[in-house]
Amino acid sequence: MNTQPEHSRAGERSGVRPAIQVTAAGATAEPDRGGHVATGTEDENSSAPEFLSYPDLASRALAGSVVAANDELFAQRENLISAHRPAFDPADFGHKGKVYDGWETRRRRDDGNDWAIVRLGVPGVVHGVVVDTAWFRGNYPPFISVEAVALDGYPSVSDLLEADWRTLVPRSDALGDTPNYYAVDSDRRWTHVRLSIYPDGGVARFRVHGEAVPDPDFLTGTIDLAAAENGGSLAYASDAFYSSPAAIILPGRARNMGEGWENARRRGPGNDYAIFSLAQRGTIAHVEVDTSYYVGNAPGWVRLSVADLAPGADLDTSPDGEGGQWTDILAKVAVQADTRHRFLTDTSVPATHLRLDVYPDGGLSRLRAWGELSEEDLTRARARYDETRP
Ligand SMILES: NC(=O)NC(NC(N)=O)C(=O)[O-]
Repeated sequence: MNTQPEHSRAGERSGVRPAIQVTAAGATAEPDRGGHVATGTEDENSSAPEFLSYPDLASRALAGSVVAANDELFAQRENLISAHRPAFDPADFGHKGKVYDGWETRRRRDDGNDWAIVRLGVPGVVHGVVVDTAWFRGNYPPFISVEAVALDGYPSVSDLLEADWRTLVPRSDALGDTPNYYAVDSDRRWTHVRLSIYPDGGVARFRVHGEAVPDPDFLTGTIDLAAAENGGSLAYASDAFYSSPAAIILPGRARNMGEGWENARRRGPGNDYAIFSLAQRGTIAHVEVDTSYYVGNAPGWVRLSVADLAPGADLDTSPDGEGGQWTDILAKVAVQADTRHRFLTDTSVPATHLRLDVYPDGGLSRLRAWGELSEEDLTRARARYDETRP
């Protein structure tokens, strides 16, 4: 089975903004334009909605989990949040029927409906959800709805079942074998999301795209300012042909090349680069540039620079970055293949954005930007957390 996270518009060669982040969903059997991942119906879709630019807060890759479902006879609920694209083997049958890479309930013989509850890996403001029914053709749910709740700590399933759920997506139509997109208009921060299907059926993936708003009590001391779990996100990528740079700020280490950022071989002038919006404004003291698993396709050199932008200011995404926004914190330096590098930064300046240049192209499995928030920036993070409280 392909295990490449669905974090990219695989196949895009030129500037990707906003880049599809931790996820995109959907699947067909054909190889995609990008090559080594199963193709996605969702990310092949040129009319894909803007909210896909936000990270998938439900993804297993960001530590989400499916904490409960009322039924999962045909296919296990945990498949809903797998990072990789849904697979399908027409010959694969098990003791209970056709094997699907998704969540599938039995045929109902009453008037009820089925549901599954997802704990988001990071609490956040949800801007849209994807209910991807890839491969579910005669057994998809014709209607869905989505609700959310915000609970402190680590609630049990019974706590969740008794909680006061708020509607994010009212009961709406869904189609089979396709990513179904639903924009969400909410400025509150949620910890859990419930997908209801009517009356029953199968869903391959459930993606919950939004702005991570982590607890600021854990943004103290030295933290990874780029990390998605702290609220970092991809702002721009020059090339996400095989996979998106959004992957390199995910938690933990990559387990193979498919879990990092891989661009196409550059045949023209210039170099590839990615720009990240930092979790919070902060000062980076040292960085980790991990080329693990990139053996024949690591960059020859990398360079890191930062920008300190006021809220709402335009980000310079130009290839040369010579608009005066960027300050080098790591001058162009040679890197080795399949190596976890650590570098002290040359300059300590407050930053809201981090730019990674790779020369001339090449992949990385992880990028870490260790630094600290000033008291003032921490106060701002606390204010954001408070203002999004449901
Ligand atoms: N061919 C099927 O998919 N049938 C059934 N589902 C599974 N998983 O076997 C069904 O009733 O939906």
